Amino acid sequence: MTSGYTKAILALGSNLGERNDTLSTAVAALVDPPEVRLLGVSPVVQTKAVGGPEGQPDFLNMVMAVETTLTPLELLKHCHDVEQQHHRTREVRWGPRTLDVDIVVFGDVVSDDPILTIPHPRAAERAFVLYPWSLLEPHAQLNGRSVAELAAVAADMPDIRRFDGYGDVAGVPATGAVEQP
Ligand SMILES: Nc1ncnc2c1ncn2[C@@H]1O[C@H](COP(=O)(O)OP(=O)(O)OP(=O)(O)O)[C@@H](O)[C@H]1O
Ligand SMILES: Nc1nc2c(c(=O)[nH]1)N=C(CO)CN2
Repeated sequence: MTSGYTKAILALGSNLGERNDTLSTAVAALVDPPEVRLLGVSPVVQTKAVGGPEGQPDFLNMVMAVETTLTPLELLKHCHDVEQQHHRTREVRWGPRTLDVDIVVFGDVVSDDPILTIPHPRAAERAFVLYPWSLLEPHAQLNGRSVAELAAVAADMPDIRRFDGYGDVAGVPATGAVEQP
């Protein structure tokens, strides 16, 4: 890591609209400012919605590692700005969304501020965060525990699939990869 830069892990999710395009453009927007540099991205996984209203479309989830000279609150504002570029609305808690960007960890910062709680208070029980993170960084730790081991015991782990794209056999989308309106 370069002096003055702090490494952070961001978790991205989308379950409305063109989910994969949204993640692609969000990654680009998140590292667009010179203050944020890309270190790596995880594979994209397809996940069942955890919490919120019944019958939501499946999510695409991924994590990315960045290094930044922004403060944690500046990075949160930047994440919210990128969500807004994708017309993110907040109507129902854990409801469907075009784009969600959460800060999972920020260096070794620990904060219990409700505006920005770090590490993210629910990340350690969410396979939709832990599993892609473990694919990007197999030896990562969260709260002193192996991210891969936390993923393995998370309740939503059995519902996670590696995203297999949209398929291009005779233009027919692959099973489970059909875009939701
Ligand atoms: N680590 C964090 N990352 C992102 N937002 C956070 C974090 N800690 C606290 N927040 C606050 O949570 C608020 C609600 O965020 P958001 O609407 O994205 O919640 P959510 O994604 O529906 O649910 P969850 O917080 O369980 O992921 C944000 O406005 C932000 O101030
Ligand atoms: N599968 C999945 N479920 C969720 C997600 C998400 O990104 N993926 N985000 C939530 C709130 O951040 C609540 N539930």
